[in-house]
Amino acid sequence: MRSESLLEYLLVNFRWVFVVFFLLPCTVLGKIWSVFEKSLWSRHTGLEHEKNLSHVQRQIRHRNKLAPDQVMCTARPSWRSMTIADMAYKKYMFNIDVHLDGIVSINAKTRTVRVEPGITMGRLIPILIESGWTVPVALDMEDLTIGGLVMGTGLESSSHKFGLFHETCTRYELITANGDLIICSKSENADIFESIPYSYGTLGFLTAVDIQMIPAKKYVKLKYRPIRTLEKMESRLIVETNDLENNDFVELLIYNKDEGVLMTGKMTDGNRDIKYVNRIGRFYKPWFFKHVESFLMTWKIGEEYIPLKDYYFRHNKPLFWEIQDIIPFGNHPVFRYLLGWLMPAKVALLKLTQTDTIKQLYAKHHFIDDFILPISSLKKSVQQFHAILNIYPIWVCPTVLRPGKGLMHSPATVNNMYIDIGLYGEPKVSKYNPTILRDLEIFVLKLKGFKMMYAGTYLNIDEFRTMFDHRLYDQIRQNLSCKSNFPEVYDKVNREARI
Ligand SMILES: Cc1cc2nc3c(=O)[nH]c(=O)nc-3n(C[C@H](O)[C@H](O)[C@H](O)COP(=O)(O)OP(=O)(O)OC[C@H]3O[C@@H](n4cnc5c(N)ncnc54)[C@H](O)[C@@H]3O)c2cc1C
Ligand SMILES: NC(=O)C1=CN([C@@H]2O[C@H](COP(=O)(O)OP(=O)(O)OC[C@H]3O[C@@H](n4cnc5c(N)ncnc54)[C@H](OP(=O)(O)O)[C@@H]3O)[C@@H](O)[C@H]2O)C=CC1
Ligand SMILES: CC(C)=CCC[C@@H](C)[C@H]1CC[C@@]2(C)C3=C(CC[C@]12C)[C@@]1(C)CC[C@H](O)C(C)(C)[C@@H]1CC3
Repeated sequence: MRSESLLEYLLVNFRWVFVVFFLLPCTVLGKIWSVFEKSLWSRHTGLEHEKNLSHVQRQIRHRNKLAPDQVMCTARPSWRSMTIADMAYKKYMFNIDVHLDGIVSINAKTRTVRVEPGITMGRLIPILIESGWTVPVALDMEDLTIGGLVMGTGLESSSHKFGLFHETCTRYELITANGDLIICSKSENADIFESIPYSYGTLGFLTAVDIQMIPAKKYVKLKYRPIRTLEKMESRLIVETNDLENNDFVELLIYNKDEGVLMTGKMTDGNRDIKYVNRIGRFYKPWFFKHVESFLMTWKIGEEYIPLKDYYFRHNKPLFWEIQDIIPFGNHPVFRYLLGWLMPAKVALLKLTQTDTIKQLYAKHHFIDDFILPISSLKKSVQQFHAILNIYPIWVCPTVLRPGKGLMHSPATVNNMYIDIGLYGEPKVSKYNPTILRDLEIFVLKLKGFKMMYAGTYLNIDEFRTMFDHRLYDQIRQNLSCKSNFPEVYDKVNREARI
């Protein structure tokens, strides 16, 4: 056997050896480096932000002279991005380095934090919590960036209250195709402000985002409620998402077509009576989805206090449940106590080191996608996903969609409650074919639903335009002369662009 193919064989069949003994130690070294970076942050000033801004403007003006016909995208490499796909378009578009990742200011008076778009949730949240603040929609994976969440989309278990991530943003700095800086908010360039979310970097480059802040409390008091039957899950979820007074967080994990655990949480500083705090973020603690599943064994309603940061990043260690395919024994107590402190594996490193064979295996035998559907179609949709995919657990996260003119909004003139249904894993059906995704997308379209685009789409351009409202977007593209300078969203998310 050639040494190359032996290596390939080992990397595919014993990927955990490579991950546990090489990739995880590298991740830890990366974390040590980030401690140095933290000290750099304290030196990040508004002045430095101005310098970073001019750096982006210079590159755009240079491109305008050198290659005016080549459309632009960010230079963030595919392997750093939180998606399984490779962005093929990065190869032929003009790459602009927008790697700005500092915190510009934290303003307690206006309750906003101004950040550069490359900062990750994993860096921002601990800094805010230390200063007594947090953001209304804090995403559960450390490596997601603010820029990616505004330009793509983001939601979390507090979205039933606050909506999608971008709805908590109050101001954007955008550098347009000619290199000009424009400020957008509800009162300044309001139409551009509304068009930016979900535009995938096709209107300009973000250089700063203002996000609302809310006071952070110490814990989340989380209630776990096992539920039998999809009907009951749907009706209980509707009740809990409407109870904004008592529920800061709502999330449902479905473990099979008849059983799930509904979680509702409230941010609290607790009181002296708290006897037990479950610090689920500690390295030796079980994976969160396994912990939640344990409530199905006892079939009792449970309640516990979880430190705020541990709650936010609850799905980060097992990457929801994806890491079990890579380190199958990762939740075993022996592994957790001996090597659990090395976790979680850095997604970027996992991506960078996956071989072509692993990539093809994932493409053929694995499904990763999120659909956003009206809350009242939970039962119907889960039944459909069960028949076509049979993947469990299923992540269900409610989010309110508001009326508007941007690419994704409530189809009505009032707020509507939707749910994100996340399906991640190996389909357990006999005739699985990846192109089945197209049928699911059409199913979602008929229900007036949407799809998260990080995973790409099989929809054709007309169907895509039916799913996402392009009226204002088209107009803004014209006003900002985007045509020969930036691709359209569809050019970045169709299956040929994301392979
Ligand atoms: C998509 C995929 C991703 C993998 N990722 C990793 C990894 O990250 N780390 C690692 O150490 N090993 C990974 N493996 C290797 C895997 O766990 C098995 O060790 C390998 O497939 C050899 O199994 P087998 O030939 O005995 O077939 P079996 O394990 O009996 O598999 C039967 C069928 O199921 C498919 N299959 C097996 N495992 C998976 C899976 N995890 N997801 C989807 N389909 C699957 C196989 O392609 C095969 O067609 C992956 C395999 C696949 C297919
Ligand atoms: N809980 C959740 O909601 C989760 C969401 N996600 C998805 O992950 C993605 C975010 O991942 P992340 O790795 O952070 O981001 P990505 O690198 O994937 O970027 C997403 C998009 O945003 C654009 N973009 C990013 N920064 C800028 C900028 N400064 N100016 C202009 N455009 C920019 C990128 O443009 P370009 O193509 O030019 O690089 C790209 O099209 C989102 O699409 C989100 O939907 C994933 C997991 C969880
Ligand atoms: C809306 C929400 C909550 C989405 C969650 C999406 C996650 C489940 C996705 C985001 C990035 C993601 C696609 C990823 C992977 C699994 C699913 C993830 C974690 C993995 C780790 C699977 C194994 C792959 O070999 C590889 C390492 C390339 C990817 C990396 C990205």
